[in-house]
Amino acid sequence: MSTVAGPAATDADAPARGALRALLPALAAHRAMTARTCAAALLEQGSLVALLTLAAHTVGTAVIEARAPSAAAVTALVALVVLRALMTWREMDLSHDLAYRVLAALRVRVFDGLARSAPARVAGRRSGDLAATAMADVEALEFFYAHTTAQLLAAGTVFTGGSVVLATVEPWLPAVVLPVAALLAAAPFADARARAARGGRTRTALARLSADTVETVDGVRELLAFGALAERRRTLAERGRQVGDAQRAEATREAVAAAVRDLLIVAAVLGVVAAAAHSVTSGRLHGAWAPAAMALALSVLGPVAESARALSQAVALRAAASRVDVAVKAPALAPPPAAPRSLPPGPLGVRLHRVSFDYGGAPVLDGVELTVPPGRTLALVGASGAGKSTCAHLLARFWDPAAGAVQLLPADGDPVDVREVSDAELRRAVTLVGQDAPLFHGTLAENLRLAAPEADDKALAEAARLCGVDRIAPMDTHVGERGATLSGGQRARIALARALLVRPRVLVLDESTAHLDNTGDAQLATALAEESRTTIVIAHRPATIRRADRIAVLEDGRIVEEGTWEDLTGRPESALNRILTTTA
Ligand SMILES: Nc1ncnc2c1ncn2[C@@H]1O[C@H](COP(=O)(O)OP(=O)(O)OP(=O)(O)O)[C@@H](O)[C@H]1O
Repeated sequence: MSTVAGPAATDADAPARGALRALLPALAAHRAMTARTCAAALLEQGSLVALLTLAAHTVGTAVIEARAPSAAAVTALVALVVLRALMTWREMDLSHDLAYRVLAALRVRVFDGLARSAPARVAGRRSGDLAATAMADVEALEFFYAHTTAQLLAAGTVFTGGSVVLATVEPWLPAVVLPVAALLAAAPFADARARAARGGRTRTALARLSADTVETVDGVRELLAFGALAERRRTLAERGRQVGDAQRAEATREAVAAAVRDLLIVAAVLGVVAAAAHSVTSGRLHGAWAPAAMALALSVLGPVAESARALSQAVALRAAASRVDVAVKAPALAPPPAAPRSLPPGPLGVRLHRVSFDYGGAPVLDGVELTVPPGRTLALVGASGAGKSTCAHLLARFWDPAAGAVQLLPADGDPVDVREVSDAELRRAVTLVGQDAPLFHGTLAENLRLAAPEADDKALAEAARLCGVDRIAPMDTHVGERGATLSGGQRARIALARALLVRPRVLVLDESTAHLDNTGDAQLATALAEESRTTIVIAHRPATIRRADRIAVLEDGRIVEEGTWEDLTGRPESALNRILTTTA
């Protein structure tokens, strides 16, 4: 029996009804191109209708009246063939160009949404799932932008125009064609909910396959080490099967819908033939015009049938549209201030003032009170899971506390709440180096410049020298994806050098030197020490903790003791001693 959860119905499977409509405003930025695409679609569809009608009329006249086609008719036919060919190319070219431009902008908006809501959103979802939204879901919408909007408008116009002409020739013909067109147009909406839900199941299954694949690639070494690759292979095979099942369910229903559309067209052909025959025998329509009238009646139905097929497919994309819409409209977790305050120059201390925080469950921080004066170093110590990294993330304003305030303390002047500072100014003032600060595909120099693109070669060389990066490899060395070609300690040195390039006034080091040996840790501490910089070090290693001016111990969501190394280790019953003993 399979242990892999299948693509059961979820919220994503029941996408919002207006999800496709929400995609339309993206076209507003490309109004001229949208108009050109509509015009090309109109000419493409209109030229085919005119071509078929004229060809049928030419043949009808030749057969019934036994006369050769006029030079004007032949010229017009050739011109229509050329126009149709040109417009087919032009319409495809324009509609795809338009779609790719819209998708390129949409991808940026999805990433903007992720950035706005990161890291909570990223932490709460699997990276493969996010990648599926950013890539596969956006990609799927190509069909909507390239094959539905302009074509639907053109089909409506061509059908209306053709019906008006038909009505003047023989009112019975539009009376046959109109109900068929109405049924064709209504068909995609008849089971829109079920169709959207089937599309949703496919998107969910694809996202799960993507999430599992990304996780497998990321963790392939651990899977190998634990001999868990075979099980993982089974999981991926099961995920693939679920995608196949979901896609097959869609294809089966689409085949039924296509058969219904064909039946309607056949009924229309029979109806049109019967109506035309009746009109000719009753003397209302000249025999030579009958083929042209029938060709016109049936050819205006062609774009309607094609639009119905496109609409069916588009409805199935509602889930993709929903997922993209949610990503694009993701709210900012740390909203920018309405009227940002400037930070005064000079050293900055930090203060967590009665800070409480939770991730949606039990409180992680419960009234934390902590002050680090400008230029001092504080070691934040606590058991695993005590909330140290959470404090670091609040300082970097990845999110805001539920209660209390995170403040920056100028040497002179009032404290400044980080919520009042613009994002750009806060990033320049406070730099966080995380536990596993990732490196990016590129050279050593590119990775260092990530934080300060404007840094000159001298500053780069100085930061590299201070952190021992110059001893790792030349600056133009490629580090591989996520710094795969480097050791953990080397990656840590690069992450620290990158932070130093920003010249932050507050530096938060969250287990940043844990991968280094004791000598490396001590060397880096000396390199990082700068009188005017305030440093908060989160560490488990006694030697690292000891170097700090003061130590604060976090326990049960509060600071339970604070003092110097000598103070705290001098008391046998201190929380610090307890932690050092348990982690030794
Ligand atoms: N994104 C998140 N969503 C939900 N819970 C989280 C999240 N991040 C952390 N937590 C929880 O919050 C608590 C504090 O985590 P935090 O990472 O701050 O601890 P820590 O003291 O830094 O631990 P460690 O020393 O092991 O790094 C833990 O119970 C953890 O499970």
